[in-house]
Amino acid sequence: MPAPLFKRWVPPKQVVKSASPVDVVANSPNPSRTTAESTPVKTNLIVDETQMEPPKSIKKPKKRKRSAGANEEEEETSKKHKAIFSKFEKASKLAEARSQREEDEPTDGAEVQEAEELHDLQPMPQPAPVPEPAFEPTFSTLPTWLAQPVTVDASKTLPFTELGVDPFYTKKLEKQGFKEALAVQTALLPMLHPGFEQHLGDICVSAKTGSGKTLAYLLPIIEALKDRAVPVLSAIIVVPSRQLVNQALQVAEELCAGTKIKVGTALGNVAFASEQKQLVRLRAQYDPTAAKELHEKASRQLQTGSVERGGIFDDLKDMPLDHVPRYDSGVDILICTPGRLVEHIDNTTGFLLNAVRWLVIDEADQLLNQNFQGWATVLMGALHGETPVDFLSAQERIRKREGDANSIWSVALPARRQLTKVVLSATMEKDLTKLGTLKLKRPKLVVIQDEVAETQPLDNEENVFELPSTLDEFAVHVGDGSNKPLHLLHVLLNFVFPGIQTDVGAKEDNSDSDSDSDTDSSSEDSSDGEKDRSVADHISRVLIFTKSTESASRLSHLLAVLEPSFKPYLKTMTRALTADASRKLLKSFSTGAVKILIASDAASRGLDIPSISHVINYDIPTSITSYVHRVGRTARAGKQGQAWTLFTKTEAAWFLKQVAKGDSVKRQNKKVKRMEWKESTVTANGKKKTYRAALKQLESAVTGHAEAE
Ligand SMILES: Nc1ncnc2c1ncn2[C@@H]1O[C@H](COP(=O)(O)OP(=O)(O)OP(=O)(O)O)[C@@H](O)[C@H]1O
Repeated sequence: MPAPLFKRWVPPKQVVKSASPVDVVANSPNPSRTTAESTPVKTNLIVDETQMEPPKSIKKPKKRKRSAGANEEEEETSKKHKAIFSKFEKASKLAEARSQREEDEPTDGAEVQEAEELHDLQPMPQPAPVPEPAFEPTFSTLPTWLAQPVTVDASKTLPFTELGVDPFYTKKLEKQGFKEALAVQTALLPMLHPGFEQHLGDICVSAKTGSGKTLAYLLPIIEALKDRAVPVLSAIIVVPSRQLVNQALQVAEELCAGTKIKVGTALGNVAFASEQKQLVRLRAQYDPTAAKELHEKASRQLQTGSVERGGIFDDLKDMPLDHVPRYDSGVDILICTPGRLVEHIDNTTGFLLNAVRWLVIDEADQLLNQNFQGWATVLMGALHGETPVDFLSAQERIRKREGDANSIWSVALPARRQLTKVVLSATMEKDLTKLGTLKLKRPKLVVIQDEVAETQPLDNEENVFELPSTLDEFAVHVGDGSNKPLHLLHVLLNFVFPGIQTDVGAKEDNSDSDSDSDTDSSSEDSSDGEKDRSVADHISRVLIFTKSTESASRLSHLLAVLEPSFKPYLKTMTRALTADASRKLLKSFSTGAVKILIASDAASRGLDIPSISHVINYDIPTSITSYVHRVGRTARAGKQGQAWTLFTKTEAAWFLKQVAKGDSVKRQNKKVKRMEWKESTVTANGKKKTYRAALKQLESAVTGHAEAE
């Protein structure tokens, strides 16, 4: 029943003359509630003080005689009160009648339920949720050029002739076996060639490993410089390692053969002074006015003591009368590592970048992440900064003077150089802070991907990397990793060089009482009859990655002991190798004289050996990017390849979740295949014993070495 609107005031009927709590019959506000009236309710009655008898000790006030006027006043007051009371009683009766009516009125079910719910502890009924439309961002935190790249189908190929490539070069390419331009080349060549499709701005390229990026940027540059007679530094190609400098140099030299284009390198493999001589040629130019100015400047600097050692004033000393030093470039194209480039910018007098028309940054994500010596900032300063007047050619001086004076003659001068930056990687990151250091102008991002139709969300800032479609991936759980070399051996013997005549355990088969080696000998034993091939008979070539060059050396030693037939074909690429030695090693690996190459991550980027059939991650890579580059050493330019990864119990979660099943790595309808075999399989046939012996040998070799030191 709903509560009455207000509590009715009832005038006191009876006064109980007692100071202590007493039992009283409660006065019900509702006369109809007989039960309440008849039930005595024990309550503490607070008695009206005015109606209580005063204590005897307190004197009663003396009664005053009432006057006739006072009586009249009292009567009037009592009349007023009565009127108020009667009005009040009427209103109370009306309210009661109304509430009674409401009670008696029939109500439908819904109302009853509602009333019930109001008095219950059940949650209040809520309105049905309004369906929210799926969030489709209409904005992006990325700039348009990054959020909406130009996508090119990875399977798109075109004859080089259709791309406007000069027949001089198409013939060369055909000789190398390159019949058609690969997707990245079909996209980049028109953008870099002069013509309608040329992009007058900078270009970022994201294309899979082994997709032909090197030729894509070198060919248009070399074509444009074809008729060059006198070298002018026109293109700088920055790559992260010496090996990659040599690799790009090889491609460039093949293309430049038969032209006067000069390709130079700066990678620190020769003395700095001889590199300087290769890059900059000093000559004396007869120019009495310039010579006078320069001598005056030199004497002023001598007075203030601010003459630079090895600078232009040093060269001035050796000049004949009225001659000034002039610096010509020794190369048209410079391929270099960033560190050495910075050294030349800082220390090579006359090494000027004011004529550079192409700046290529290959493996850009790695270079920008490592930004050693602040190379990008130094390079941008040299590229975009003003060239000191003393180093300008006569033509450049006129242009500068006319330009400064805003002369009409400046329009008659040759146009300013157009600088184009080409930034490439297989794992291009959409990191604006890093890309910002390159000061890109009107940039365009070109993405070569398998499924062009698959549009990425507008605000997708995640970096997604694609693997070659010709790559097959395998993963092997190696328990706690204590027998990892034996697992590797198992992969090599069964999947890379299957059926070879193994040396291991043959002599010890029966004598070996090792508990680990007496079970499950299924895999190798079953193929014993077919073991008639040697490593040399196989065309397979395997690149094994370890976490460091030290572990590469250790593994190399262990493998040679575990499987002696591998020894003549097994080599390690360490940091200790000179540039020449590592070039020779890579050559023998590509010819097949070496079949197993063990290396650290240093070899994971850009290395192009088309004949690598297998990559094995002996030590798990430290990032998804590293995985993509490591496995990208195989399955290059449309060839088949396999990538194997050995992972331990502790590495399983990261590898399986992030690499094998994560969204950051795109595989075309392919999955990483889990390969499983028992631990006893890899330790069988005395291999465990041989492994222990190999470990002991390694230990004594290391200790001996340490003692010798
Ligand atoms: N048009 C072509 N046809 C056939 N093969 C080609 C063509 N262009 C390049 N190649 C070959 O493709 C292979 C990979 O090229 P390249 O080294 O330039 O790849 P990449 O994209 O730079 O790879 P990575 O990102 O791993 O450095 C090379 O062996 C190269 O000779």
